[in-house]
Amino acid sequence: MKEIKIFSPATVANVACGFDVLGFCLATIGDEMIIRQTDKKGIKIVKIEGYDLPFEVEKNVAGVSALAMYNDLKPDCGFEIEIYKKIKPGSGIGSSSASAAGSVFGMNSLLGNPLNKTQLTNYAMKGEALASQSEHADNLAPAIFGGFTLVKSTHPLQIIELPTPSGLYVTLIHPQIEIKTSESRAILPKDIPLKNAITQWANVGSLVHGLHTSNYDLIKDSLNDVVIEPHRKQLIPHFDNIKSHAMEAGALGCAISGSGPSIFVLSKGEVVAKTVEQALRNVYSETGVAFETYVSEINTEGIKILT
Ligand SMILES: Nc1ncnc2c1ncn2[C@@H]1O[C@H](COP(=O)(O)OP(=O)(O)O)[C@@H](O)[C@H]1O
Ligand SMILES: N[C@@H](CCOP(=O)(O)O)C(=O)O
Repeated sequence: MKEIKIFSPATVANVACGFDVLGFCLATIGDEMIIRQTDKKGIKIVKIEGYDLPFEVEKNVAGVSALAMYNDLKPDCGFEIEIYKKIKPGSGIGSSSASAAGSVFGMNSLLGNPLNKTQLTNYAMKGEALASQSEHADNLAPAIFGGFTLVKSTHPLQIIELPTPSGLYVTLIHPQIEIKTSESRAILPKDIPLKNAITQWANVGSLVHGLHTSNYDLIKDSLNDVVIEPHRKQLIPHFDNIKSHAMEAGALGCAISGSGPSIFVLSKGEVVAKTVEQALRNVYSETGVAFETYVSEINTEGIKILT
């Protein structure tokens, strides 16, 4: 029966000021998955390479999202899923989201695309909820739509696609520790001071305007998080040091990627992004923290079929 191979990208959620609403898609990091149509009904995860993840459909985010869609559509076939995981779980660049999005995207393609991208995101949210214990879509929306996205609401799900200014590059540094999204959410306060809320929503509005107008000064001025970062940065080795070196190297902004521990930096142009990469490498090399770095363009296409 038919099968397809897909690339399911890593994503950066929050984008500093937009906790649970903003995200963007990465070009160079992502998982591969094979989704196969079978005569035998049901969903089965038949192969996982790269990381040790559960094969049980109900325990793997790819299986949970696939099952939610399968139970609603009731197709006259089944599906097998193979996951070639490149994005380390718990790294803060949407590992669970890539799997949750990949299975529903692949099944939809094999069925002739009966669902639109928002409907796919809705099913993928069921899988994401298993990993993070909350139905947030700020990784899923950029993975499925590509580029920058804003989640206007989750119930009902409304996603707004934002423009990507040309020449915007991302530098990522990933200290080799695991932070589970559920744990990183559990440490956040339930209430925030009004003063901080005002600063934060002013930043979200001006960042969105900066993206629309390719106004790099405004983008730089808006990439600040006064609500979440003060609580989460304690979990990330040498966060303040990394941030100050990134800004000294010419970055537009530097913040925690998703729930961490990865840190992302946005820069104008590849040359600055690579200078930033070297500056960040120096910080962790001097302090003995094991790490990986990446430089990537923004992926405006999102999840895609390879073969
Ligand atoms: N297919 C999958 N891909 C990644 N993580 C998965 C998958 N299925 C289940 N998980 C679980 O989800 C958790 C990782 O998700 P999360 O903490 O949100 O990190 P990330 O930011 O990398 O998505 C881990 O406990 C992992 O075992
Ligand atoms: N908005 C969420 C995003 C989590 O992203 P992840 O890549 O760490 O899964 C949060 O900040 O909790």
